[in-house]
Amino acid sequence: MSSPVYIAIDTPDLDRAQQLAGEVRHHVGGLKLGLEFFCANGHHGVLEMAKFGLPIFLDLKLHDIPNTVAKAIQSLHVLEPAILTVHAAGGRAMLEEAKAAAGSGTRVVAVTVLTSLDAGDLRDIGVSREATAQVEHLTDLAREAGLDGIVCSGAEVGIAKKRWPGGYFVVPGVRPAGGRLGDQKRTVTPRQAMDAGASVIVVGRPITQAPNPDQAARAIEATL
Ligand SMILES: O=c1ccn([C@@H]2O[C@H](COP(=O)(O)O)[C@@H](O)[C@H]2O)c(=O)[nH]1
Repeated sequence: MSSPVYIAIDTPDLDRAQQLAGEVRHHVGGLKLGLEFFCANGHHGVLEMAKFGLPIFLDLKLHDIPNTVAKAIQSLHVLEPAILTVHAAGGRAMLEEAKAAAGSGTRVVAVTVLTSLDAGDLRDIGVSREATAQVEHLTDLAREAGLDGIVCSGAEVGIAKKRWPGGYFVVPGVRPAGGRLGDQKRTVTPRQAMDAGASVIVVGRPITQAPNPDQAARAIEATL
């Protein structure tokens, strides 16, 4: 069975991205490429990374008017991503059009509340609900809009899964016990995320900034 760990390859440097993927390829289930990588390397970079033979998760967090998001997703068809993110806050029509525009092999998942935000940050952007209540609300919206799943923190995935048993749950912001949090605010361990119902977990810096990324990926795998 393939690993539920997707490595977040957050670098603009294609050589470094290929080096990392080469090191950890036998101990991760997929490669997550985000804005930093895509802005620097575009389609070419994604196609190069696809040569590792692992599923590609394009974490572009699209958020615009429905027509623009749909056209952007059509432009990504050639890359055949296994997973693609959009922001749930783009609204129902945007989510519906995003799903309709995606290829049949692509899971479209909606980012609910970024794992770097806490209750104070939510208040700053005009959201008075706690993170958990906001995730619940946006989980319902994503399900109703026909998406495949959501992105949320490990603190909410259990409750989100109860609302949507058939959903696909992507959990970033995971940290091995005692690991450095960086800018992440709602974190759990990889094991806690899986026990709570994550379909896949996303791990970036705990692997990519480790002195030995393959060893770090193996150590995480061993806890699952
Ligand atoms: O809510 C979210 C959505 C996406 N991410 C992405 O996951 C990785 C996490 O990297 P770490 O180094 O393990 O913190 C990163 O690519 C984010 O863009 C997220 O963290 N939270």
